[in-house]
Amino acid sequence: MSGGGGKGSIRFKIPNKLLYAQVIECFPMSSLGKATNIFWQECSVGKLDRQKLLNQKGCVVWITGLSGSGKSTLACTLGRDLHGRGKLSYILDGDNLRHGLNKDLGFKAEDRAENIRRVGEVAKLFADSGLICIASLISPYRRDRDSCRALLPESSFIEVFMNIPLEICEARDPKGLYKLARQGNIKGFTGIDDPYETPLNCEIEIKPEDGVCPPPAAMSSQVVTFLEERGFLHA
Ligand SMILES: Nc1ncnc2c1ncn2[C@@H]1O[C@H](COP(=O)(O)OS(=O)(=O)O)[C@@H](OP(=O)(O)O)[C@H]1O
Ligand SMILES: Nc1ncnc2c1ncn2[C@@H]1O[C@H](COP(=O)(O)OP(=O)(O)O)[C@@H](O)[C@H]1O
Repeated sequence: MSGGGGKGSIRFKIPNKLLYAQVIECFPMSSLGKATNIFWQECSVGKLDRQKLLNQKGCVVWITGLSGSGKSTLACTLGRDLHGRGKLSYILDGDNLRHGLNKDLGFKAEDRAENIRRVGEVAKLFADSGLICIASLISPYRRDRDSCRALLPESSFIEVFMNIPLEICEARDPKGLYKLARQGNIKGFTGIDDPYETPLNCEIEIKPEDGVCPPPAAMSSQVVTFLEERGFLHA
């Protein structure tokens, strides 16, 4: 076998079948295709131990709603309120994750589905670590949200629906994206020319009363009360 090749590449010349077999033996199961022969590794410190240490129960608070509906505002306020109570949480924000983990994804339905799938898997790991994971993403498709719910143990996926009318979200327009979408400069913008499927089985709904949106502290308190009542704030 000899190495060589053009700029930036390595080429291998395999002179006979025997040598080829030796190469395969040295590098069995290439990483091409899906992984096989993988095993689950158990460790002696488990979820219950971690929860005891933290005096809380791991769960996922999944905040869904239109752009501008207040997802990030609720996530941050909730994170701060939990911190104030000595509870450990971590925020997975759609916009932020699209700068790293999900920077290869766009806004086609398949890309949004993959975005939600990845975040759902990460959220599951955070919940298993004992943390209160706060995921705030538009997550417009019911099927994608339900798939994330199915990853979590019974009742530890808490779906929060920001039921804020499009007109309010559009009037807020803090990033100017609705304006661009209305002008046709962003295609496939949720609520304008892309769908948002409202939840059918959410645990918490945040909505305006008499046309007035609850302030951030009230939205957060609604979630904290739920977590308290369901026993997530104690081991
Ligand atoms: N076409 C289109 N549709 C919707 N949103 C768009 C789009 N293009 C960019 N943005 C910005 O991306 C943020 C939403 O990212 P998410 O990862 O939460 O979206 S999704 O759950 O995959 O649908 C969203 O952030 P939020 O405003 O915080 O919701 C927007 O800032
Ligand atoms: N409960 C609320 N009442 C009034 N304004 C709010 C409320 N929640 C969020 N906002 C404002 O609306 C805008 C969009 O909120 P944001 O949390 O960024 O929404 P999202 O993350 O869903 O896009 C921001 O300017 C924010 O300050």
